[in-house]
Amino acid sequence: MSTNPEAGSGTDPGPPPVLSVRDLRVRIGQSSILQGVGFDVAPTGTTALLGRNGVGKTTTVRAVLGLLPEGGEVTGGTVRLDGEDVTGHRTHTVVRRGVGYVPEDRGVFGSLTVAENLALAERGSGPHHYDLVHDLFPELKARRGQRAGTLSGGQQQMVALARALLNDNRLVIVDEPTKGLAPRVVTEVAEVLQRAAERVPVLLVEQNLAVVRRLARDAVVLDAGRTVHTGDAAALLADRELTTSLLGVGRHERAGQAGGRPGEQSGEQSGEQGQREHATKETTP
Ligand SMILES: Nc1ncnc2c1ncn2[C@@H]1O[C@H](COP(=O)(O)OP(=O)(O)OP(=O)(O)O)[C@@H](O)[C@H]1O
Repeated sequence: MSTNPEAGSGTDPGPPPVLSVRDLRVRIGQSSILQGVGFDVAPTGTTALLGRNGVGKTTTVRAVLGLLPEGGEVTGGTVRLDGEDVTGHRTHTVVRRGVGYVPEDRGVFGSLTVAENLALAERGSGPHHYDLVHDLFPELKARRGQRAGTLSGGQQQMVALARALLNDNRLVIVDEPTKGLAPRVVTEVAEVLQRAAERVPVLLVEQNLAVVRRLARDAVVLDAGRTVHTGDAAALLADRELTTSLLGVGRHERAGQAGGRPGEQSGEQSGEQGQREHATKETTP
């Protein structure tokens, strides 16, 4: 387990990372939001980007994607995709280089059918991997004529992931896919993500540690706009002291004290570790 955020995901150099972020700094308006974010995403499997609410996870992925809000700018550091410097590049350039993005709100068009949602996601002249998408999510083929807005949360997440997998992506970034979902749907989404990660590396922003435990091999933890830990996800989650200090797990704070979002999580908690906390949580995947 690494305590050096700049060291990447472990000591074994292994295959080169698909995404490499170093000392990334972002300002939005007058505020310094990121002050030194660094991590690698391995070319296979799932890397989880973790941290309490408001530490800069979404800002990090949006900076990688050139999607910072108005008044936001990258003020330092580098972002490399397969070794190529894409720091501060515009979104269409980054996307064209093979990055799929599933935003927190999923970005699915509710009034359009499943087939239309997929058709709209087709990038350039292809190839477009309909075979892969239908192989991974046969349900979407069966429901291709159904309006996406009438699908369950889990099915909509399938559409969102399918949109990202349809194109030749080297990396898919998924932001809080289980947020606000009932435990049954969380399980469904975790299965979908697991299937997706067998085909393309995934950078997953996730606060549900049961989902992280199930899916992620590597973990990156941010705190106050900086990387404070990188390493093996299972080892991090097995270390009560670290999860308490880095993620707030196990602290019996009153709702809101940890910057949490009480009431956001629907359904019961699994209590996998017999814990209830607010910023980072355990819900049955
Ligand atoms: N458009 C913006 N203008 C000003 N500040 C912003 C803006 N977007 C985000 N921030 C601030 O940047 C910080 C990091 O936010 P960000 O959404 O990246 O955190 P996060 O770790 O993804 O949190 P969450 O888990 O709540 O989504 C927060 O303090 C937030 O208030």
